[in-house]
Amino acid sequence: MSLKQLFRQPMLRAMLGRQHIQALRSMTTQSDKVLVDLDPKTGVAVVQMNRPPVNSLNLEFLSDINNTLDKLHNDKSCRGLILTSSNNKVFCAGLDIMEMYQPQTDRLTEFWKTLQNVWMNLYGSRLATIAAINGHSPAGGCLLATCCDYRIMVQNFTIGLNETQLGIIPPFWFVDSMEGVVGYRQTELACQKGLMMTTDQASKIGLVDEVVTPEVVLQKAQNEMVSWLKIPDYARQLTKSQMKMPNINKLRARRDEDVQHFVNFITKDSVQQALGFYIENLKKKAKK
Ligand SMILES: CC/C=C\C/C=C/CCCC/C=C/C(=O)SCCNC(=O)CCNC(=O)[C@H](O)C(C)(C)COP(=O)(O)OP(=O)(O)OC[C@H]1O[C@@H](n2cnc3c(N)ncnc32)[C@H](O)[C@@H]1OP(=O)(O)O
Repeated sequence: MSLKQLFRQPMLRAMLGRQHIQALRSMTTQSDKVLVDLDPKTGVAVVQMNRPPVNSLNLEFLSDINNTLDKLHNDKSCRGLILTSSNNKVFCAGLDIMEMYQPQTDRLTEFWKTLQNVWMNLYGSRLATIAAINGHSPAGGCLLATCCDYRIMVQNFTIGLNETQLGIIPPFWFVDSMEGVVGYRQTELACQKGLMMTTDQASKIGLVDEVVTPEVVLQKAQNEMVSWLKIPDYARQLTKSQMKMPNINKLRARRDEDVQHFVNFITKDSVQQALGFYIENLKKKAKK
Protein backbone atom coordinates (compact mmCIF):
# COMPACT_ATOMS: atom_id res chain seq x y z
CA MET A 1 0.00 0.00 0.00
CA SER A 2 1.34 3.46 -0.88
CA LEU A 3 1.63 6.21 1.73
CA LYS A 4 -1.17 8.12 0.04
CA GLN A 5 -3.44 5.10 0.32
CA LEU A 6 -2.38 4.59 3.92
CA PHE A 7 -3.29 8.17 4.91
CA ARG A 8 -6.67 7.77 3.21
CA GLN A 9 -7.61 4.75 5.34
CA PRO A 10 -10.62 5.84 7.40
CA MET A 11 -9.64 3.71 10.40
CA LEU A 12 -6.16 5.21 10.52
CA ARG A 13 -7.48 8.77 10.11
CA ALA A 14 -10.06 8.29 12.83
CA MET A 15 -7.50 6.74 15.13
CA LEU A 16 -4.78 9.30 14.65
CA GLY A 17 -6.70 12.50 13.94
CA ARG A 18 -5.55 15.29 11.65
CA GLN A 19 -2.78 16.66 13.82
CA HIS A 20 -1.12 13.26 14.12
CA ILE A 21 -1.37 12.51 10.42
CA GLN A 22 0.47 15.81 9.97
CA ALA A 23 3.22 14.73 12.41
CA LEU A 24 3.37 11.36 10.73
CA ARG A 25 3.76 13.02 7.34
CA SER A 26 6.63 15.20 8.49
CA MET A 27 8.53 12.26 9.96
CA THR A 28 7.95 10.10 6.91
CA THR A 29 10.04 12.51 4.88
CA GLN A 30 12.95 10.91 6.71
CA SER A 31 11.88 7.31 6.11
CA ASP A 32 8.79 6.06 4.38
CA LYS A 33 9.58 2.59 5.70
CA VAL A 34 9.08 3.52 9.34
CA LEU A 35 6.01 5.66 10.01
CA VAL A 36 6.00 7.48 13.32
CA ASP A 37 3.18 9.22 15.07
CA LEU A 38 4.17 10.76 18.38
CA ASP A 39 1.21 12.08 20.33
CA PRO A 40 2.45 15.18 22.17
CA LYS A 41 -0.33 14.87 24.78
CA THR A 42 0.38 11.32 25.89
CA GLY A 43 4.04 10.95 24.89
CA VAL A 44 3.17 7.71 23.10
CA ALA A 45 4.71 7.03 19.68
CA VAL A 46 3.04 4.59 17.34
CA VAL A 47 5.73 3.19 15.06
CA GLN A 48 4.47 1.35 11.99
CA MET A 49 6.84 -0.86 10.04
CA ASN A 50 6.09 -0.19 6.38
CA ARG A 51 8.36 -2.13 4.06
CA PRO A 52 6.14 -3.98 1.58
CA PRO A 53 5.43 -6.69 0.95
CA VAL A 54 6.20 -8.33 4.31
CA ASN A 55 8.42 -5.97 6.37
CA SER A 56 11.44 -8.19 5.95
CA LEU A 57 14.45 -6.65 7.65
CA ASN A 58 17.19 -5.62 5.23
CA LEU A 59 20.14 -3.37 6.05
CA GLU A 60 18.46 -0.09 5.10
CA PHE A 61 15.22 -0.90 6.90
CA LEU A 62 17.10 -1.89 10.05
CA SER A 63 19.05 1.39 9.88
CA ASP A 64 15.78 3.30 9.57
CA ILE A 65 14.35 1.47 12.58
CA ASN A 66 17.48 2.24 14.55
CA ASN A 67 17.44 5.93 13.61
CA THR A 68 13.78 6.13 14.61
CA LEU A 69 14.54 4.59 17.99
CA ASP A 70 17.43 7.02 18.51
CA LYS A 71 15.19 9.98 17.68
CA LEU A 72 12.46 8.84 20.02
CA HIS A 73 14.97 8.15 22.80
CA ASN A 74 16.38 11.66 22.39
CA ASP A 75 12.93 13.23 22.52
CA LYS A 76 12.18 13.97 26.17
CA SER A 77 8.44 14.15 25.49
CA CYS A 78 8.35 10.52 24.38
CA ARG A 79 7.57 7.97 27.12
CA GLY A 80 6.04 4.99 25.33
CA LEU A 81 6.32 3.19 22.02
CA ILE A 82 3.83 0.95 20.28
CA LEU A 83 5.41 -1.14 17.52
CA THR A 84 3.12 -2.36 14.77
CA SER A 85 2.86 -2.95 11.03
CA SER A 86 1.15 -1.15 8.18
CA ASN A 87 0.46 -4.58 6.67
CA ASN A 88 -2.49 -6.16 8.46
CA LYS A 89 -1.37 -9.72 7.63
CA VAL A 90 2.32 -9.59 8.43
CA PHE A 91 3.84 -7.89 11.46
CA CYS A 92 7.36 -8.69 10.25
CA ALA A 93 8.65 -11.62 8.15
CA GLY A 94 11.99 -11.57 9.97
CA LEU A 95 15.34 -10.99 8.36
CA ASP A 96 15.37 -10.35 4.65
CA ILE A 97 16.62 -13.69 3.41
CA MET A 98 18.10 -12.00 0.34
CA GLU A 99 20.64 -10.29 2.66
CA MET A 100 21.97 -13.71 3.56
CA TYR A 101 21.88 -15.35 0.15
CA GLN A 102 25.06 -15.02 -1.94
CA PRO A 103 26.14 -12.04 0.15
CA GLN A 104 29.05 -9.58 -0.04
CA THR A 105 30.97 -9.97 3.22
CA ASP A 106 31.14 -6.22 3.98
CA ARG A 107 27.42 -5.76 3.61
CA LEU A 108 26.67 -8.97 5.52
CA THR A 109 28.85 -7.72 8.38
CA GLU A 110 27.15 -4.32 8.39
CA PHE A 111 23.75 -5.99 8.23
CA TRP A 112 24.43 -8.11 11.31
CA LYS A 113 25.94 -5.22 13.30
CA THR A 114 22.87 -3.13 12.53
CA LEU A 115 20.56 -5.90 13.69
CA GLN A 116 22.57 -6.15 16.92
CA ASN A 117 22.12 -2.38 17.37
CA VAL A 118 18.38 -2.56 16.79
CA TRP A 119 18.12 -5.37 19.33
CA MET A 120 20.12 -3.49 21.99
CA ASN A 121 18.23 -0.27 21.29
CA LEU A 122 14.75 -1.78 21.47
CA TYR A 123 15.38 -4.41 24.17
CA GLY A 124 17.05 -1.83 26.38
CA SER A 125 14.76 1.08 25.44
CA ARG A 126 14.06 3.62 28.18
CA LEU A 127 10.49 3.74 26.81
CA ALA A 128 7.65 1.46 27.80
CA THR A 129 7.34 -0.69 24.68
CA ILE A 130 4.33 -2.63 23.46
CA ALA A 131 4.21 -4.80 20.35
CA ALA A 132 0.82 -4.67 18.63
CA ILE A 133 1.36 -7.81 16.55
CA ASN A 134 -1.18 -7.49 13.77
CA GLY A 135 0.07 -10.30 11.55
CA HIS A 136 2.54 -13.18 11.21
CA SER A 137 5.76 -12.77 13.10
CA PRO A 138 8.38 -15.39 12.30
CA ALA A 139 12.03 -15.39 13.42
CA GLY A 140 13.37 -11.80 13.37
CA GLY A 141 9.75 -10.62 13.65
CA CYS A 142 9.39 -12.63 16.83
CA LEU A 143 12.70 -11.17 18.00
CA LEU A 144 11.33 -7.61 17.67
CA ALA A 145 8.20 -8.64 19.57
CA THR A 146 10.17 -10.23 22.40
CA CYS A 147 12.25 -7.04 22.73
CA CYS A 148 9.10 -5.26 23.87
CA ASP A 149 7.73 -5.10 27.40
CA TYR A 150 4.26 -6.34 26.44
CA ARG A 151 2.73 -8.15 23.45
CA ILE A 152 -0.81 -7.95 22.11
CA MET A 153 -1.46 -10.19 19.14
CA VAL A 154 -4.29 -10.55 16.66
CA GLN A 155 -5.87 -14.00 16.60
CA ASN A 156 -5.15 -16.59 13.90
CA PHE A 157 -1.60 -15.58 13.01
CA THR A 158 1.70 -17.28 13.78
CA ILE A 159 4.80 -16.35 15.74
CA GLY A 160 8.03 -18.08 16.74
CA LEU A 161 11.76 -18.51 16.30
CA ASN A 162 11.67 -20.96 13.38
CA GLU A 163 15.37 -20.77 12.47
CA THR A 164 16.16 -24.45 12.99
CA GLN A 165 13.48 -25.31 10.44
CA LEU A 166 15.50 -23.31 7.91
CA GLY A 167 18.70 -25.12 8.91
CA ILE A 168 20.05 -22.05 10.69
CA ILE A 169 20.70 -21.38 14.38
CA PRO A 170 18.96 -18.74 16.45
CA PRO A 171 21.75 -16.60 17.92
CA PHE A 172 22.08 -16.61 21.72
CA TRP A 173 20.55 -13.15 22.08
CA PHE A 174 17.44 -14.20 20.12
CA VAL A 175 17.16 -17.10 22.56
CA ASP A 176 17.80 -14.84 25.58
CA SER A 177 15.03 -12.52 24.44
CA MET A 178 12.58 -15.41 24.18
CA GLU A 179 13.71 -16.88 27.49
CA GLY A 180 13.11 -13.57 29.23
CA VAL A 181 9.48 -13.79 28.15
CA VAL A 182 8.56 -17.50 28.45
CA GLY A 183 11.29 -19.09 30.61
CA TYR A 184 13.90 -21.76 29.94
CA ARG A 185 11.77 -24.85 29.27
CA GLN A 186 9.37 -23.23 26.79
CA THR A 187 12.32 -21.57 25.04
CA GLU A 188 14.11 -24.89 24.78
CA LEU A 189 11.05 -26.49 23.15
CA ALA A 190 10.27 -23.51 20.92
CA CYS A 191 13.82 -22.89 19.69
CA GLN A 192 15.11 -26.42 19.22
CA LYS A 193 12.00 -27.42 17.31
CA GLY A 194 11.74 -24.09 15.50
CA LEU A 195 8.06 -23.90 16.47
CA MET A 196 5.79 -21.48 14.70
CA MET A 197 2.93 -21.07 17.17
CA THR A 198 -0.58 -19.86 16.51
CA THR A 199 -1.63 -16.81 18.47
CA ASP A 200 -3.53 -19.06 20.90
CA GLN A 201 -0.57 -21.41 21.40
CA ALA A 202 1.71 -18.42 21.95
CA SER A 203 -0.72 -17.04 24.48
CA LYS A 204 -0.77 -20.36 26.38
CA ILE A 205 2.98 -20.26 26.98
CA GLY A 206 2.99 -16.51 27.73
CA LEU A 207 4.74 -15.46 24.53
CA VAL A 208 1.86 -13.06 23.97
CA ASP A 209 0.03 -11.35 26.78
CA GLU A 210 -3.31 -10.70 25.06
CA VAL A 211 -5.16 -12.12 22.07
CA VAL A 212 -7.45 -9.68 20.28
CA THR A 213 -9.37 -9.07 17.06
CA PRO A 214 -7.78 -6.98 14.30
CA GLU A 215 -10.10 -4.00 14.78
CA VAL A 216 -9.10 -3.39 18.38
CA VAL A 217 -5.40 -4.23 18.46
CA LEU A 218 -4.14 -0.64 18.43
CA GLN A 219 -6.75 0.61 20.86
CA LYS A 220 -5.90 -2.25 23.25
CA ALA A 221 -2.24 -1.34 22.97
CA GLN A 222 -3.05 2.32 23.74
CA ASN A 223 -5.15 1.27 26.75
CA GLU A 224 -2.40 -0.98 28.06
CA MET A 225 0.14 1.80 27.58
CA VAL A 226 -1.89 4.09 29.85
CA SER A 227 -1.35 1.69 32.73
CA TRP A 228 2.41 1.46 32.06
CA LEU A 229 2.76 5.23 31.95
CA LYS A 230 1.07 5.61 35.35
CA ILE A 231 4.30 4.25 36.86
CA PRO A 232 6.99 6.89 37.47
CA ASP A 233 9.45 6.65 34.55
CA TYR A 234 12.60 6.44 36.70
CA ALA A 235 11.22 3.51 38.74
CA ARG A 236 10.03 1.60 35.69
CA GLN A 237 13.20 2.32 33.70
CA LEU A 238 15.59 1.30 36.47
CA THR A 239 13.64 -1.88 37.12
CA LYS A 240 13.69 -2.69 33.42
CA SER A 241 17.35 -1.94 33.06
CA GLN A 242 18.16 -4.09 36.12
CA MET A 243 16.46 -7.01 34.37
CA LYS A 244 17.67 -6.44 30.80
CA MET A 245 21.23 -5.16 31.22
CA PRO A 246 22.80 -8.59 31.88
CA ASN A 247 21.67 -9.81 28.44
CA ILE A 248 22.71 -6.57 26.74
CA ASN A 249 26.13 -6.72 28.39
CA LYS A 250 26.46 -10.34 27.32
CA LEU A 251 26.02 -9.37 23.66
CA ARG A 252 28.26 -6.28 24.06
CA ALA A 253 31.05 -8.48 25.37
CA ARG A 254 30.68 -10.94 22.49
CA ARG A 255 29.68 -8.63 19.64
CA ASP A 256 32.63 -9.14 17.35
CA GLU A 257 32.69 -12.87 17.96
CA ASP A 258 28.95 -13.01 17.18
CA VAL A 259 29.45 -11.12 13.89
CA GLN A 260 32.28 -13.46 12.95
CA HIS A 261 30.20 -16.55 13.77
CA PHE A 262 27.33 -15.22 11.70
CA VAL A 263 29.45 -14.38 8.66
CA ASN A 264 31.31 -17.72 8.80
CA PHE A 265 28.09 -19.66 9.22
CA ILE A 266 26.09 -17.91 6.51
CA THR A 267 28.85 -18.14 3.92
CA LYS A 268 29.20 -21.94 4.29
CA ASP A 269 28.26 -23.77 1.08
CA SER A 270 25.79 -26.02 2.89
CA VAL A 271 23.97 -23.01 4.43
CA GLN A 272 23.89 -21.19 1.09
CA GLN A 273 22.41 -24.27 -0.51
CA ALA A 274 19.73 -24.55 2.21
CA LEU A 275 18.90 -20.84 1.85
CA GLY A 276 18.67 -21.26 -1.93
CA PHE A 277 16.08 -24.04 -1.55
CA TYR A 278 14.18 -22.05 1.04
CA ILE A 279 13.96 -18.98 -1.22
CA GLU A 280 12.84 -21.11 -4.15
CA ASN A 281 10.06 -22.60 -2.04
CA LEU A 282 8.99 -19.19 -0.72
CA LYS A 283 8.72 -17.87 -4.26
CA LYS A 284 6.83 -20.95 -5.44
CA LYS A 285 4.41 -20.61 -2.52
CA ALA A 286 3.94 -16.87 -3.22
CA LYS A 287 3.06 -17.57 -6.89
CA LYS A 288 0.31 -20.10 -5.99
C1 LIG B 1 26.89 -19.37 16.70
C2 LIG B 1 25.97 -19.07 15.64
C3 LIG B 1 25.99 -17.67 15.20
C4 LIG B 1 25.26 -17.28 14.28
C5 LIG B 1 24.30 -18.23 13.67
C6 LIG B 1 24.03 -17.95 12.37
C7 LIG B 1 22.91 -17.70 12.01
C8 LIG B 1 21.92 -17.24 11.45
C9 LIG B 1 20.89 -16.59 12.24
C10 LIG B 1 19.90 -16.00 11.37
C11 LIG B 1 18.65 -15.68 12.10
C12 LIG B 1 17.56 -15.55 11.14
C13 LIG B 1 16.47 -14.90 11.38
C14 LIG B 1 15.39 -14.69 10.40
O1 LIG B 1 14.56 -13.86 10.60
S1 LIG B 1 15.39 -15.59 8.94
C15 LIG B 1 13.90 -15.18 8.12
C16 LIG B 1 12.84 -16.09 8.57
N1 LIG B 1 11.58 -15.72 7.98
C17 LIG B 1 10.80 -16.58 7.40
O2 LIG B 1 11.12 -17.75 7.30
C18 LIG B 1 9.50 -16.05 6.87
C19 LIG B 1 9.26 -16.47 5.51
N2 LIG B 1 8.02 -15.88 5.02
C20 LIG B 1 6.81 -16.39 5.27
O3 LIG B 1 6.64 -17.36 5.95
C21 LIG B 1 5.65 -15.69 4.64
O4 LIG B 1 6.12 -14.86 3.61
C22 LIG B 1 4.83 -14.82 5.63
C23 LIG B 1 5.69 -13.89 6.43
C24 LIG B 1 4.02 -15.75 6.55
C25 LIG B 1 3.82 -13.97 4.80
O5 LIG B 1 3.05 -14.77 3.96
P1 LIG B 1 2.27 -14.12 2.72
O6 LIG B 1 1.54 -12.91 3.15
O7 LIG B 1 1.49 -15.23 2.10
O8 LIG B 1 3.42 -13.61 1.76
P2 LIG B 1 4.28 -14.46 0.72
O9 LIG B 1 4.81 -15.69 1.36
O10 LIG B 1 3.49 -14.63 -0.53
O11 LIG B 1 5.53 -13.50 0.47
C26 LIG B 1 5.42 -12.32 -0.32
C27 LIG B 1 6.79 -12.01 -0.90
O12 LIG B 1 7.70 -11.74 0.18
C28 LIG B 1 8.84 -12.59 0.08
N3 LIG B 1 9.33 -12.89 1.44
C29 LIG B 1 8.66 -13.46 2.44
N4 LIG B 1 9.41 -13.54 3.54
C30 LIG B 1 10.61 -13.03 3.21
C31 LIG B 1 11.83 -12.85 3.95
N5 LIG B 1 11.97 -13.19 5.23
N6 LIG B 1 12.86 -12.29 3.30
C32 LIG B 1 12.77 -11.91 2.00
N7 LIG B 1 11.64 -12.07 1.25
C33 LIG B 1 10.57 -12.61 1.87
C34 LIG B 1 8.30 -13.81 -0.65
O13 LIG B 1 9.35 -14.53 -1.24
C35 LIG B 1 7.40 -13.17 -1.67
O14 LIG B 1 8.23 -12.61 -2.66
P3 LIG B 1 7.84 -12.63 -4.21
O15 LIG B 1 8.93 -11.87 -4.88
O16 LIG B 1 7.81 -14.07 -4.62
O17 LIG B 1 6.49 -12.00 -4.29
